[in-house]
Amino acid sequence: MEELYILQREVGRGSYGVVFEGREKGAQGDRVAIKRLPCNSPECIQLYLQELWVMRTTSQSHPNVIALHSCLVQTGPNTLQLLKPSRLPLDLVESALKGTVPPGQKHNTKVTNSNLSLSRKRPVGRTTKAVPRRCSALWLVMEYCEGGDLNQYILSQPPDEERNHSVIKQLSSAIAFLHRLGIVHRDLKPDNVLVQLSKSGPIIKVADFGLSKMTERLSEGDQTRPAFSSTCGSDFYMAPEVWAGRNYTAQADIFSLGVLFWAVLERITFLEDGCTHEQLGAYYVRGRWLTPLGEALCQNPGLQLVIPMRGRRAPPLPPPPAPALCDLLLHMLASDPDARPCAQELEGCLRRALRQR
Ligand SMILES: Nc1ncnc2c1ncn2[C@@H]1O[C@H](COP(=O)(O)OP(=O)(O)OP(=O)(O)O)[C@@H](O)[C@H]1O
Repeated sequence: MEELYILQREVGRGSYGVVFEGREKGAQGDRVAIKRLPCNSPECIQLYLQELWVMRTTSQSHPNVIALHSCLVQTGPNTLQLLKPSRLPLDLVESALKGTVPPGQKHNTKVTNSNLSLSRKRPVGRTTKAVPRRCSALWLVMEYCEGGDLNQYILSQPPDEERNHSVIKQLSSAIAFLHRLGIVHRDLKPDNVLVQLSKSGPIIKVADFGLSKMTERLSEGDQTRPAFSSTCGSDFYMAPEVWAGRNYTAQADIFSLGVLFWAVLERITFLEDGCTHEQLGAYYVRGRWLTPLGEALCQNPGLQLVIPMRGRRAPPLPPPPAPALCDLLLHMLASDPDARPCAQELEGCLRRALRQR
């Protein structure tokens, strides 16, 4: 058995899997995050394959997109195989296509302190070729983000305008990169933005590509071509065209980014039903109710958003964004997707708006 990684502790759980902090084996072993995704339904397998595909495509080529180090396939209670970078586990692809669960799902490893190491069995002779792969879980090994997600990071410290500007610049650069590659994230929200801490400030990492889609590479102007129809995303960040159930394009990401930017710049938060921690996200106030911006604009495309936000919010608050930034936010949050800047334009617009402070 060759030990590859040491699992150290659980750092979080998502709807699908568990994430651990770990280390690469060896004296200088880098800190890594290891996400275990149990393959127990064709729907979730499809999401994992999408996530894996996108992470491989972007792998380590943009500082603000989470980097995948490797992927391991669990084929037995204690058996893991390193997946070659160009390969997908065929039984999982088949399962996603056929809508059936692959056999071999019974051995879901319960991770305890006694088996906190990820080893792979070396392939033995020629026999490995004949043994069919039965994948019960995928283990994604990626860079570790000690700053937590954007909610935890921003809301745990006093407002800081410089830091907020750095965060939104990095986010816009990440989305321009993804859209250039033809990747539309479709679930941009603070939980899916992770933070690494460095001496020079936060390094933002766009993560969680389970809902993302790959299209042909998008050049400028291509953003208007309707590409998707399935409603997906998270209520408070979803664009009006997604709320309306219309076909939509990569411009839906720009809307989500607009909600996120506005919330970061003005420290706007809300509490979702059943949740105990506040989340960054802008909204529209209707009486006593907070309505997601996309929903409000879907019902009334002529709605005039007021930026900076009026109304009392709990201090400490950052200074209101400069007029040029407010204009840019209004453009990003336009009801008409074609009226929003595309990701490539956004980077330039943001640089100019930040210069005009
Ligand atoms: N690379 C990482 N470094 C550090 N922590 C991480 C990393 N990836 C995920 N986490 C933490 O692990 C937790 C679960 O992450 P995961 O991506 O599985 O789920 P999620 O995004 O919270 O949920 P969902 O998939 O339901 O949207 C999150 O709280 C996240 O902060």
